Parts: sequence; C-alpha cells; structure tokens
Amino acid sequence: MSPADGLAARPIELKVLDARLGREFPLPAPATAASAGVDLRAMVDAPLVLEPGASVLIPSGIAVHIGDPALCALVLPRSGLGHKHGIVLGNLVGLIDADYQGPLMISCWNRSDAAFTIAPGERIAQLVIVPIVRAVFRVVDEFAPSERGEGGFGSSGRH
Ligand SMILES: O=c1ccn([C@H]2C[C@H](O)[C@@H](COP(=O)(O)OP(=O)(O)OP(=O)(O)O)O2)c(=O)[nH]1
Ligand SMILES: [Mg+2]
Repeated sequence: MSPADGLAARPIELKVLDARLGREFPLPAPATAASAGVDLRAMVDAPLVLEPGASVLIPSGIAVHIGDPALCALVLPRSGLGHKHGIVLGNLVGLIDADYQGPLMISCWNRSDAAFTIAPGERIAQLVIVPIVRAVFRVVDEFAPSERGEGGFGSSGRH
C-alpha cells in the first residue's frame, strides 16, 4: 500500500495555455504517490538569464480554477533550486485564490550572487493545494489568558 492510498483524489480544473505542455513537457503531476505538490515549469520561449538580485514573472503555461472556497493553492520554491542556486520566489510564497482563473504566474528571484539560466520547460517552483479556514473576526476588548500570552519574537530564548 502506498502512503497516498488513503487520499481521495480531488479533480481541479486546469487549462493548458502553452501547447508545449502535454507534448514536449509533461503536464503537472505528482512525482511520487505521496508528493505534496506538483512542479511548475517555466514556459519561456528561450533560455532566460536571471542576473543576481533580479526577479522576473514567468508564465507556468497553465491556469487552474480551484473553485472550492475551502481550498487555495500555494506556489513554493523547489528546495534544490532555492538552497543550491538561490532561485526562490519574488513574492516568497504565491497564494492562488480559489476564484482566480487567470494565468498562473511564477515570480522568480535570483537571491544569489551568480547569474542563473532558466531553460524553457524547466521545473522552477511547485504548487500545493491546501485547505483554508474562513475567519470571521469577532472584535473583543480582552482575550482569555493563554499559556504564551503576548510573548513572541524570540521571547523563549535561543537554546
Ligand atoms: O505567485 C503568484 C501569486 C498570485 N498569482 C495570482 C493568483 C492570485 O489569486 C492572484 C492575486 O494574488 P494576490 O492576492 O497575492 O496578489 P495581489 O497583489 O493582492 O493582487 P490582487 O489585487 O489581484 O488581489 O494572482 C499568481 O498567479 N502567482
Ligand atoms: Mg490580493
């Protein structure tokens, strides 16, 4: 039994905006049975040199309409690119709303001190669908006491 066997697959509508996807490059799909995300590809026309410190908005070649307001999607860096090459996201994390139907874009930021060339179709980030809680804020004057109280920002020390 694979670890993901207990998970019901959830259909999410996807539009292919770049005809190379599904032909020259695979459509987004989990790499393993229990992968949390699917990799997103940089659907640029030609190799793109990202200079140190530069950021650029790259089309993923797809649009997704999540539809269910109890879900959203997060665009996250790939750990290898982020750690080894400093290729992360210009917005740090991308949030895709359930009602967004436009092109899924990836803001790529080269936080390293070396230029990085992004090849057409390269897997550049990943997309994770997550459940959300719809908060309705209820204004109060005082909170009931909690164990932490107002302590934060390192209040518990370092070790
Ligand atoms: O990395 C990202 C982040 C966002 N989006 C799209 C989907 C999201 O639903 C929409 C709006 O994102 P967000 O609310 O984070 O951006 P904003 O600057 O507040 O734009 P808006 O005024 O349109 O809400 O942009 C992307 O394609 N990629
Ligand atoms: Mg917004």
